[in-house]
Amino acid sequence: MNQVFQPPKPPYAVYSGVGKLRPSDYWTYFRAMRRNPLEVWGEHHFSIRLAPFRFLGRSSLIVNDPDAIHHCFVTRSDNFTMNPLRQAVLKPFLRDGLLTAEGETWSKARKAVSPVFTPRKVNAFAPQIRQVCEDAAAAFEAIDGRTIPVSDAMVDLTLDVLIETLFSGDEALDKARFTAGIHQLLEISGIPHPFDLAHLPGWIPRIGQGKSRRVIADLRRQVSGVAAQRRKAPSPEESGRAPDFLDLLLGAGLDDTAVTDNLLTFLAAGHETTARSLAWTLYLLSRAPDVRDRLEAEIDAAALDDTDPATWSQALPWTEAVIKESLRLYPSAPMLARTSREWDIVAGLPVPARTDVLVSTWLLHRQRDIWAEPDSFRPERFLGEAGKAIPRDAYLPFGLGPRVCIGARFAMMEMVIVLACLLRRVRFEFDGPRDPRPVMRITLQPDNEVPMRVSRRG
Ligand code: HEM
Repeated sequence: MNQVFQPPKPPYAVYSGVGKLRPSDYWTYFRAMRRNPLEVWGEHHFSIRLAPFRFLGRSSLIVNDPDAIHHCFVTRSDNFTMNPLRQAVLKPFLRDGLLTAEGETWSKARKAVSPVFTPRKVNAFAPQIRQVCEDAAAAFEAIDGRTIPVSDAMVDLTLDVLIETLFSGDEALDKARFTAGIHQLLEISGIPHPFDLAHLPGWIPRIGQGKSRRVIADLRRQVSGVAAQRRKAPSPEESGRAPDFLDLLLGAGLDDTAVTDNLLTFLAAGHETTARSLAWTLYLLSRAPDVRDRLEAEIDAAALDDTDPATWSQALPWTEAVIKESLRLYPSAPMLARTSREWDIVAGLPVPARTDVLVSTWLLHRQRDIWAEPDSFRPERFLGEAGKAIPRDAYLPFGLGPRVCIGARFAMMEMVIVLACLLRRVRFEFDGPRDPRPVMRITLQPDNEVPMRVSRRG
């Protein structure tokens, strides 16, 4: 008999009661927001469709209803613009890159960058991704029997993939210095500053952000240096090499600042999200041996060796369903946040101007009346007729509307290639004293390193 695995959730913050908030409740809320914003949601939030609330004089609306989400993010996307708190966290680093640009600047950038992400261009990255993954699989085989922090290992692997596909091992890039900078940034960023949580204006200096500013400035210098060198170098056609993201952005006619903003944006948007999703997937697989056995059998039977890795998702439907289910349970981009420009009505509810509209994919993906066994790991829900019956806009790991993730195809392809290359050769078994719980930073991270024993498959 199959045992369906239900991974543990974080605890909920305990307030003084239902009704009017007391001063101590503000403190409880504030501390939970700093520690792990997922703790502010109670069990009832998984059942409600709309929840308006006010905090420190600001109106917010939690939207868990697919039609209402469609209204705000698609139909009236012009009225629901980027949320100031999200911008305060991301904009200092990404400036006018695609993720953080707004208005006219964003439309122009999206138009310029879209040709870089056509299916043909994305598929062309598959052999490079495969090479990085085969090297990683060999390195994992070599540490047979050892226990490693898998979350960190996936951060390293996806950073290698991105550095390869962004710069193709360009000698102008000091990879060790660049990698160290990204790691430093991962350690110090992602937690909203208390002043931003309290909605204080951006001109008030945020104490303690000097270090991240220095790291960011150094990363920007490195990336723009590589871009400047590349402008002078022979083009991919002239030198007969496959183009990387840097070539494609230079070819899209962006100026130097926009190239730097967008390369850093691809790194920020595409690195940790993919790494965390892979770590969660490996953890789930190790806790659900039936699912893992079926995935290994699918990969072993698929005779992938001489095939184009861009086609592996079609050859490996179970593997793809496992990734989708992992993104449902642990959406690595756990919050879509917008702010209304003017008064509107959302699902019958009046929404004043300057209201923060919050879609927590953590809540939406576990909505009690949308998903059967919402907290269980059941990849089969994404196969065949069951997959087709999932309501529109109930599953949004890559967002929706005009600002939907431009790298979704790249990310799905990459994750299938990573799992196929690694799990053909090694198995990862959870080996920690306590199962990881999700913590919401900018991404949904495990609260521990996810120790897993690596063993060579026979
Ligand atoms: C598992 C991996 C990934 C997840 C879960 C993910 C998720 C998302 C989500 C939810 C958004 C929309 C954010 C919003 O509406 O506020 C987004 C936007 C974006 N993503 Fe991804 N992403 C992933 C991988 C990637 C990759 C690999 C790249 C690039 C190489 C990328 C580049 C972007 C960019 C540039 C945007 C901004 C698009 C715009 O605003 O026009 N993402 N991503």
